Amino acid sequence: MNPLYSVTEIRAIEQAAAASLPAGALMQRAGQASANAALDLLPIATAHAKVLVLAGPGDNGGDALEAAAHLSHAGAQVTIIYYAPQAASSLERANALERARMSDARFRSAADAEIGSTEWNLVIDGLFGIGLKRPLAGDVRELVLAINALRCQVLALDVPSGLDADTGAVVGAAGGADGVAVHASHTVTFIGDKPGLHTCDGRDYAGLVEVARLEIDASHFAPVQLHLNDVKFFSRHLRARRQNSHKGSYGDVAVIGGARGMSGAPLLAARAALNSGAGRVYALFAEDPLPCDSGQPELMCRAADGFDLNRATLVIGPGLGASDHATALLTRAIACDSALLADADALNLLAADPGLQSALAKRHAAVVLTPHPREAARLLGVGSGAVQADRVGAARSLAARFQACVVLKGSGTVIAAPNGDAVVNTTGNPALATAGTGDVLAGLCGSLLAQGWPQWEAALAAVWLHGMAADVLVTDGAGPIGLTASELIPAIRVALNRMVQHHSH
Ligand SMILES: NC(=O)C1=CN([C@@H]2O[C@H](COP(=O)(O)OP(=O)(O)OC[C@H]3O[C@@H](n4cnc5c(N)ncnc54)[C@H](OP(=O)(O)O)[C@@H]3O)[C@@H](O)[C@H]2O)[C@H](O)CC1
Ligand SMILES: [K+]
Repeated sequence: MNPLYSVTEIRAIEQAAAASLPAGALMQRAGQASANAALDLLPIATAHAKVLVLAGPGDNGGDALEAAAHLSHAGAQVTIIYYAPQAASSLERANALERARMSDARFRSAADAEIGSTEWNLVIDGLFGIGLKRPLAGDVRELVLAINALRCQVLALDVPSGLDADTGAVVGAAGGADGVAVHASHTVTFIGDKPGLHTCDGRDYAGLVEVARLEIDASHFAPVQLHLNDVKFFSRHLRARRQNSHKGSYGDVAVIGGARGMSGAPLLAARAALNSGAGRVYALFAEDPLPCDSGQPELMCRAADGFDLNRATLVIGPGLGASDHATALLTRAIACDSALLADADALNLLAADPGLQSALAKRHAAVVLTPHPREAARLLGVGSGAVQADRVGAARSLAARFQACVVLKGSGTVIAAPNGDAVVNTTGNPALATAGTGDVLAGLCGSLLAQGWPQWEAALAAVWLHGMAADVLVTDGAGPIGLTASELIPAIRVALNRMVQHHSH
């Protein structure tokens, strides 16, 4: 089910597979897979197709040279820019170079290839793959900038050059700030999928990803703890409702937040919880409780003080503020036996209070934390850059430290479990980068917990649905610019019901 492999794991599979294959077999297979992926992107009449192939000094370049030869034999007009400061340093690379030279492909320097003045049908990026070791600099940086200025499709081989295959960060001297990477519209990645293609900058640079296993035997693929999110992971909880049921069958959620002047956040979370199927939802205010939410009168608005927190699944944090009263409420919430989701201000209070941290880690009932990178950074005591530089690692360390399920939000949200299992989410888009969407996610996840979903599946499904709802709204033209968190709520309800209908017979 959609495993994601680290560079180290890929190297091990590569080595094991190559041991029982003729020298160069994997490179030739990668070249063939690259050519096939390229042909899928070219006009039917390849004879008039203009393809620019960038070949680097290593095996990624070898793959590109093999692909160039295949495409030339398929009739495409192929131009190769071979960026190899020194001669091909392995037999398989030399053979790939020879095959390219024997074809009708033309070798050109970057200066003579007329990059900006040719109507290319496709550029193939075979500069660097998993062997990237440092930021792109000098003339290869200039070459990548020239490629990124083109309007045609770009097929990256294995990894867009300049992107870290493990973390999805653009490799740059100052944490990616000045790094460059190839903006690919498509990536064909070899042997196994890689987390860096789906999180951090990965989704922006890799485009549509396909995996070419290179016919490597399944026995070489050790089980991994990192996967792409998939409905299959939680579909068994998508159950149709029994006729003989009542609101008590679907659990109670209590959203705790709403410090003075911040009553919108808990209402968004509470509305999301109600519209995702919780039987009863309370909006508990730290201060000045609203008498009622006129936009959703079904919600029961109360003062947080005096409410028995053991009687509902808790979602604490939306608009909670940082007062001593807020800390007292968080302390009570951690001490009770209900399932608990902590978001937003609750995470900041947690970051500042080691006593609360150890109390949280000792909890027996379910705990889900939903930090964005800055909140995660505070909890880890590092900068946001360090979190973004290794999102999977950051989510895993928080999950282990707090013995909780952690949802590290952002492009390619990462969900991590205390045992090291982690999932990179595939749905969602920049429409979610607007106020209140985090509150909606917290309410949605709390609602699934209240309805009896285990914490792991509740987090996977909530993140998936939250992103899917945004994707559907953007497809309908309601975003990404200007989509509001409130609009997500009915869209989540539709997506959830559609999934239940599809999976429950
Ligand atoms: N090995 C196999 O069986 C297969 C490999 N596959 C393909 O191979 C690449 C990985 O190949 P590798 O040679 O390890 O690394 P790269 O091709 O990614 O990098 C090549 C060399 O580039 C130099 N380098 C690294 N970063 C930079 C940079 N920023 N600027 C300039 N040069 C750079 C580096 O050499 P140095 O000595 O200069 O450091 C690298 O050695 C993999 O991605 C696949 O495409 C296929 O899976 C087929 C089977
Ligand atoms: K590449």
